[in-house]
Amino acid sequence: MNEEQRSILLQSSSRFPPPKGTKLSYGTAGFRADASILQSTVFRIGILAALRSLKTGGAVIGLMITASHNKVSDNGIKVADPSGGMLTQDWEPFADSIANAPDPESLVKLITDFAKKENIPLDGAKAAATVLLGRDTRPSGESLLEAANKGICCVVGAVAIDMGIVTTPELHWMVRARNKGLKATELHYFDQLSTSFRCLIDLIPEKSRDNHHPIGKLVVDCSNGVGGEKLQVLKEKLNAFLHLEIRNSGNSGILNEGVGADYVQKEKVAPQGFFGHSDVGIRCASLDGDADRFVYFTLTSNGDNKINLVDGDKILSLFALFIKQQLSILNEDVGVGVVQTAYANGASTKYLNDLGLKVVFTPTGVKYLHGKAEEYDIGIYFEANGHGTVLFSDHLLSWLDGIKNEPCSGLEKQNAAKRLLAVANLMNQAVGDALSGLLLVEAILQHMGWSVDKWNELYHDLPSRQLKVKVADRSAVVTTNAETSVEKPPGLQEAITALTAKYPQGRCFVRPSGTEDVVRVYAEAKTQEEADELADSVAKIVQQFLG
Ligand SMILES: CC(=O)N[C@H]1[C@@H](OP(=O)(O)O)O[C@H](CO)[C@@H](O)[C@@H]1O
Ligand SMILES: [Mg+2]
Repeated sequence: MNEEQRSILLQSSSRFPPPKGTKLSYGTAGFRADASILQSTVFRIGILAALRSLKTGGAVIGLMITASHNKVSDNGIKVADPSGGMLTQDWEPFADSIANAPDPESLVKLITDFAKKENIPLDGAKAAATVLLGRDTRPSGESLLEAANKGICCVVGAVAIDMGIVTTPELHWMVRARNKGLKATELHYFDQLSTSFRCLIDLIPEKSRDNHHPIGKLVVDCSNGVGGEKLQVLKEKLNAFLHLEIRNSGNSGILNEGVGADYVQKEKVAPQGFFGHSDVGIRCASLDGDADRFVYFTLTSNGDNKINLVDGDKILSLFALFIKQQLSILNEDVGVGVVQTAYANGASTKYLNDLGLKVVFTPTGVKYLHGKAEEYDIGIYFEANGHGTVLFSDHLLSWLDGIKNEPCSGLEKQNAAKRLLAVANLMNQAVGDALSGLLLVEAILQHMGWSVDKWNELYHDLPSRQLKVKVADRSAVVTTNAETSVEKPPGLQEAITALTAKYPQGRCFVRPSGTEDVVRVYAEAKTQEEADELADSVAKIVQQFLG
């Protein structure tokens, strides 16, 4: 590092002192904390993003200021790699160490050492780095974005481009598109989504179109977040094809407070603004605060807020079924892989296996699921909480393109190929995206002529229960086999296995959370009472082992 670069880094970072007495860590989905203590972290991750761009030969990197479903006073920062996916895991320890460096001198030393080790050109000579910045609607976003901007500009040759208020998946999409030399503005994003949705609607066979009843309106809870404003754009573009009603759009109401996909999925109740008397039976969906997750639901009866939840597992199952149908028209053996985590309801895994699909499991966190899904020609991944997407290999896309353009294939095959190509265009190839996922659900329901209830009948969830256990040190729990089995402390797994064996269709696992200071317990059984009982008794065992 030359003297000029060194002195810029020292001077600027002295204006962003780290919070005292707080240890921050990159975690499963970037840094998250109360927004008031994040200025220095965000500034430093700005530097990291510029270094990542230099390291990858000037590729565009993304920085998203969001804390997703957390409360409005929190905020956070995530990094998108050149592919549009999450920051490579090799760089997470560096992110942790610079976030916690106590003073400018030690920060600059960490940067110097890392740049040397990674061979990052920090002499400013011909260096060029680009970082796209985005933020959600949190009030703290603007000043944190400015801090990130300052961090980026500390690296000689780096420029920041502010994309303004965007959803997390929009920013990831833009990073991917820019690095592929494709059109990459927000306008292009909306065009791509609405065009591919319309294409799927146009391809609904005439015959089945006649038999179908109109499937009615969709009411979307936007968590009082960024999704509200963005969904409005799609609503205007797709008015003729989709009857959308937007609620909790953020004009009044507080972000994530009693609203949003996380609340609805975890509490299994309707969000605020939905009423047992007028909304019963209507198809509803909820987005989370940064619009990268979604779930569906219907209100069950008058006067209360109980719901039938249609979660990420069922969204995955609907997508898998549709894709499988198109592939059977094409009559070709295509490698389809379905990726779930241990939190997937056992009934969904059974359903997918019965469809003849290969189901694999990874640890919790999109960075693991996405990586696995990329190994297939078509990789479909979803977490039970509604975060996921469908990935297509380049090889498969060009094969489909060939069929689409070849009249000898026959109209039916050409149409099936067109549908799959439209799915690939609609579904965000960088990361899970609530807006594109929602449109695919709607297109498939119209294609099938299905109501949300009919969809929900694909299989019946096994009763399940999730609990959190506070322990002295959650890192004492070490798991293996995609988190389904405990290696340490010794004896814990044997105790869990013995308890689980007492329940018909019982399944239970524990793992340390990557975002909260708890050990999570998940249990499934034949009845709700048994699932509750199993989860309770395993939680007690965890307490005994870990104090
Ligand atoms: C059971 C559960 O919902 N876990 C969530 C949660 O991770 P934990 O490591 O379980 O705290 O936050 C992750 C990041 O948002 C998300 O990917 C994951 O699905
Ligand atoms: Mg989110």
